Amino acid sequence: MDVAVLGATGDVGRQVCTQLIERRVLPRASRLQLVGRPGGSSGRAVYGLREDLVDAFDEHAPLIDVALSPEEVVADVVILTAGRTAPATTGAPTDRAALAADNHAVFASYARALAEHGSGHEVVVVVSNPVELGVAVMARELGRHRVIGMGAWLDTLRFRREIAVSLGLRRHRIGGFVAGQHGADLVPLWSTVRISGLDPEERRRAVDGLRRGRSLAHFGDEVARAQTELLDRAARDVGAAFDLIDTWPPDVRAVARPWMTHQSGAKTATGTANATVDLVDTVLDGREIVVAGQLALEGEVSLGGVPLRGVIGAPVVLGPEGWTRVLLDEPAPDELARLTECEQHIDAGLRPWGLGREVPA
Ligand SMILES: NC(=O)c1ccc[n+]([C@@H]2O[C@H](COP(=O)([O-])OP(=O)(O)OC[C@H]3O[C@@H](n4cnc5c(N)ncnc54)[C@H](O)[C@@H]3O)[C@@H](O)[C@H]2O)c1
Repeated sequence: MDVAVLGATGDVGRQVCTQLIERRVLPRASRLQLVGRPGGSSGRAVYGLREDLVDAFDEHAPLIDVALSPEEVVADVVILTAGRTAPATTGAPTDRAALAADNHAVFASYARALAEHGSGHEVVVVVSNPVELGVAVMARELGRHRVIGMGAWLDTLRFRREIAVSLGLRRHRIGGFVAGQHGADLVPLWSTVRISGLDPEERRRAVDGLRRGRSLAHFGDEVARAQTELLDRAARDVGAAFDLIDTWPPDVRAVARPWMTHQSGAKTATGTANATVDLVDTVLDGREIVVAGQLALEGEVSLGGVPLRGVIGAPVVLGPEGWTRVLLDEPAPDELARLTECEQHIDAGLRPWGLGREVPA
């Protein structure tokens, strides 16, 4: 099985390549295609990146080659990490509309080329932001089931980790999913949380304790307040900003910690690549596994009786041919309300590109 990484020399792309090899997700006989763009600095750096990867992993590296145009991309799994990111400096705004304006052309160029020159079977994992726009653009050209955004899986891993930290456990003992929009508009599905070793009553008590009597009714305000407080604190002392995050409940931490990590200048490339490689591993593995991802839906699930048509993050079964079953059957009332709001935000972001739900595809 072959994998192509679009934007391979970027911070996330490079980490994805490294982890694909280091975690032995790609066997020696497979091929890793590093994709840059001609004329840009990545068009030169992809050649150097290939040498660096072989230098590090010669014993078990797959075949590594280079491509410099969308038409040359050939792979079973295509990972989209190309495009601009929000500035990684304290106080810099995360303007999703501006990011969309810059990255739409990148998404569209690869979507068109894959539709025209691809095998018709590639599975595309979208990492670049806005991940919902990337999914919508790719899904329109390639078919919905072959395209998954990894933001909801990354948010899910972050949510599980924060719950684990609060309970003094390791992350692998926590189940549960995050849905909605990637980033500050995520929807923590507390109703799906499972803690290994606890029966339902013990779990209910543990979750109630973690939630501190809050529902999701004011979650958006809590996140906005958290970001304001962090900016204020980080202007004086970034370490103190991270200490402040530790005092908040797990769902707020799941948004605030990566946000502050990006703002600190460190960015979140390692965690992002880890979640991405998880999804690639699942696709290449041949089995069907429940993950979470941004999906272009056409009424597979309903929110409050209204069939959902549009892109949203949700728990889903992922396998070798892409995603199949969406598992968003019985959200709690506060989850349903936030999912509905979030779905409207995503739709508003897609409308300028003719990808909103009132425009026939
Ligand atoms: N979904 C998530 O959870 C998540 C998390 C972190 C970052 N991201 C997103 O991933 C993307 C990459 O982030 P990064 O930190 O690696 O950015 P980066 O600036 O370090 O790298 C982006 C790379 O894309 C390349 N590029 C741009 N246009 C290209 C094109 N047409 N073809 C090939 N390469 C092209 C650039 O040369 C650069 O090497 C951003 O959109 C960022 O917002 C998503």
